[in-house]
Amino acid sequence: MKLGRLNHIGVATPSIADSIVFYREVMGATKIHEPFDLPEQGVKVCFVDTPTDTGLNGTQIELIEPLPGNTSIAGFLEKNPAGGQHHMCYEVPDIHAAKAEFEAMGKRVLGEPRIGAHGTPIFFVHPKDMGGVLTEIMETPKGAH
Ligand SMILES: CC[C@@H](C(=O)O)C(=O)SCCNC(=O)CCNC(=O)[C@H](O)C(C)(C)COP(=O)(O)OP(=O)(O)OC[C@H]1O[C@@H](n2cnc3c(N)ncnc32)[C@H](O)[C@@H]1OP(=O)(O)O
Ligand SMILES: [Co+2]
Repeated sequence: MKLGRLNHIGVATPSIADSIVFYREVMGATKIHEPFDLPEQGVKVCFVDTPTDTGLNGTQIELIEPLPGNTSIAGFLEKNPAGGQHHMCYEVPDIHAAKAEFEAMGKRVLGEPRIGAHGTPIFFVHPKDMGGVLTEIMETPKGAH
């Protein structure tokens, strides 16, 4: 496995609206995307861009709020009512090759690759196999960077 670009850090929140105020007023974020629902993943999502000196896309903060019926984020928020860092997402060139590599190393891949918030396939690797960090792997969008 070759470490890829850190695409985003997932932050679970009980209120994306409140988190937007926090990132704008406390963290000085100037580019906050419009929130949208991703029912297939059971979440509402909002991306906050971090600036770069290069003009290339920087790592994003991915705010995630559970939609009704979601159990994984809702369970996380039960343990962490104010929200908190939930996952880290790295890019790979080939999602199926990456899945095979993690599985060959004995890591628990959580389900099959599915389309994530950037429109490319993603999968998750269990935090207990990843030093305590829930790890998302996503295929780099075509033409990105
Ligand atoms: C927006 C779309 C997409 C994108 O394109 O970017 C996303 O990011 S969607 C993000 C939300 N989706 C997911 O998280 C899917 C993958 N997650 C899961 O399958 C589960 O949440 C889980 C990781 C398997 C956890 O299982 P769950 O049943 O929900 O919770 P438990 O309480 O049983 O947890 C077991 C164990 O793991 C620890 N844990 C749970 N979540 C995390 C976490 N985010 N980071 C680190 N550790 C985590 C939990 O504390 C338990 O440990 P013990 O208490 O020691 O047993
Ligand atoms: Co994510």
